[in-house]
Amino acid sequence: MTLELRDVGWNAGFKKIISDVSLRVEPGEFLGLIGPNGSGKTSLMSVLAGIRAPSRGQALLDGQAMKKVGRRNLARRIGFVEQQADTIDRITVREAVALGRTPYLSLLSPWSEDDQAIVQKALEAVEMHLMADRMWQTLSGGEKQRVHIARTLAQQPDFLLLDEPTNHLDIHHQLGLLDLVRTLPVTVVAALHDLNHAAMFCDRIAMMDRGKLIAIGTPEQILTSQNLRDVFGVAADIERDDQGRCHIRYQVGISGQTGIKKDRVA
Ligand SMILES: Nc1ncnc2c1ncn2[C@@H]1O[C@H](COP(=O)(O)OP(=O)(O)OP(=O)(O)O)[C@@H](O)[C@H]1O
Repeated sequence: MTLELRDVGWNAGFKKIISDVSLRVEPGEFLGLIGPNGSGKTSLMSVLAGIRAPSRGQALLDGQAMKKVGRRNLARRIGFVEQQADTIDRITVREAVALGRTPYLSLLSPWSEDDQAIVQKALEAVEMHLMADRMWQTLSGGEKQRVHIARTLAQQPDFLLLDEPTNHLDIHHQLGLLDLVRTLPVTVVAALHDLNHAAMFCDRIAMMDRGKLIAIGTPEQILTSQNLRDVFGVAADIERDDQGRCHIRYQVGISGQTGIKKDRVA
């Protein structure tokens, strides 16, 4: 069970958005993807999910080019929760989550009690089971986000790709969600803006800057004061707890040390 990019680049028209990315997602790991706004995280996730074909290089699922895997198989293997996904369909929460079972349904394999149970379990996992009969359009941003995640859980993928999954969520549901996906028997790749969450939950962190993957390693290797200054333009001290896990303490208002780097404002 491997997901791999080899020398991947992706262009939007003539514009190079990501380049020279080589990355192997290890089975069972929680890989965090970090980087400033516009550094290419979403673009990279879309290539990993098989939604965008690389302009250069190869995207491989179990060693096979993704374009050869086929939509239905890809949907059984890879679940992708995109940013700001929405629907105008008039459906209930339960129906929205049931869409996750689509790749498994066919004339020979119609909707069953098993599908029903999987949907119920997914709703419970994100604490949305009590709102299962509500209409999608009436949900808050955070509730919609939890339903998206439940739909992807119902898909029972081997790889769970999450693009800023904690957007819109209150702190209880942010921590609950990251803890949940960490304990699931899946391989997770998540683009995260909260670097302390990345430190708490990720086995490894991949750091993007201006379309390139500039470093990959354990949280302790990647979340250094120097990387935070060079890549994010912020000053921070890194503290370590008894188990060696790091915690970032940002510095603000210290002359000459904080603020957005000038070349990022342009
Ligand atoms: N279809 C497109 N056409 C033109 N430019 C694009 C397209 N898609 C992405 N970009 C540009 O590519 C760069 C990377 O975008 P991407 O969404 O991958 O970054 P990101 O790291 O996910 O950003 P954020 O943290 O703000 O969500 C940005 O400058 C964006 O404007």
